[in-house]
Amino acid sequence: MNENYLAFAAPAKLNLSLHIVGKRADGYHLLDTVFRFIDLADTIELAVRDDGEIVLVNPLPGVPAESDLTVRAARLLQQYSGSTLGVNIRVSKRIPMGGGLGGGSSDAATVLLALNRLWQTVLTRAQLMVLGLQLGADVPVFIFGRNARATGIGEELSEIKALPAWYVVLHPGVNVPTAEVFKTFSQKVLTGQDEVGIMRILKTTQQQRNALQQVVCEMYPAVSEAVSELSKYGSPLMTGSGSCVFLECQSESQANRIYTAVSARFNGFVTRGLSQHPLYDKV
Ligand SMILES: C[C@@](CO)(OP(=O)(O)O)[C@H](O)COP(=O)(O)OP(=O)(O)OC[C@H]1O[C@@H](n2ccc(N)nc2=O)[C@H](O)[C@@H]1O
Ligand SMILES: Nc1ncnc2c1ncn2[C@@H]1O[C@H](COP(=O)(O)OP(=O)(O)O)[C@@H](O)[C@H]1O
Repeated sequence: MNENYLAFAAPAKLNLSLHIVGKRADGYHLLDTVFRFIDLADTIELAVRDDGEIVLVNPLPGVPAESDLTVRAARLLQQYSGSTLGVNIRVSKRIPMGGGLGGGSSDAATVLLALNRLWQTVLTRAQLMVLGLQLGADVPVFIFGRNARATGIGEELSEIKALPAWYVVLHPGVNVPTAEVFKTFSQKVLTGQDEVGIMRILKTTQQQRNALQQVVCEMYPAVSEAVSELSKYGSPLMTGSGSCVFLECQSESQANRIYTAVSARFNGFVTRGLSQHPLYDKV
């Protein structure tokens, strides 16, 4: 067996805005959102095996290996491509889980991108994005590799140019279940079905930069407290379905000053916005 591990980055994302414009008959919500990659990344190490086995060497606490998105991604690519190769996977987690930073989805995308090269399965980026969507609505953008506006459930992507920016990100210490947040949102905000079976959203939510933020703040007071704290310095926003809350800053020094002021009460970090995914052009 080849025990030579190769390391690949899996960056986090922020949703710079998140509007919900409808709900499909299958329960998935139609979004209009802007994704930005940030300079915080998990590391995925991969060592190809010739016996076809897919092995997660260090499962995450609370996540059975078979449910881990890295293992599911490898298995999906193996089934789709018919490759007889396997892989050992090691994951070094830095992205907080359930924080709306897309860590699991990014890990899955990095496994698809990297194994496509290591196993020489030669799928196109577009094919990998279609495969990735089976694992989660957030996966395609990490394969797309550019900061992007996303519609549909997150799979219709168009590149956006993002200006240099720094972000103070606070983690309110809660792990928010995405499905439950969408369900609560639906119950509170959706209107009746239209002629093609798509539920429409009350107009009032369109003025909010993140349509899910109010629901999450009501469910998790710690998120609301993080929003209030950062509101002293500007206009913060929750990312995705939460729980993390961020504030955009013009410079690293401004971001560090604000983080220093709030860090006695909140965990978090300062991070830079990326102009593209670190693996774009590399795998
Ligand atoms: C809300 C967003 C915004 O970027 O991010 P996160 O906060 O999770 O990072 C994403 O749309 C999340 O994408 P992802 O985390 O991949 O979600 P999935 O695993 O596909 O879906 C989990 C569950 O959330 C609900 N869901 C998800 C996406 C969507 N557009 N509509 C939904 O209703 C569904 O109930 C689904 O079963
Ligand atoms: N490799 C992985 N990294 C993180 N979470 C994973 C992974 N594989 C499966 N999961 C599951 O996905 C859930 C959501 O994880 P994550 O992507 O970090 O959050 P979010 O969807 O809020 O951005 C976790 O709570 C965990 O149960």
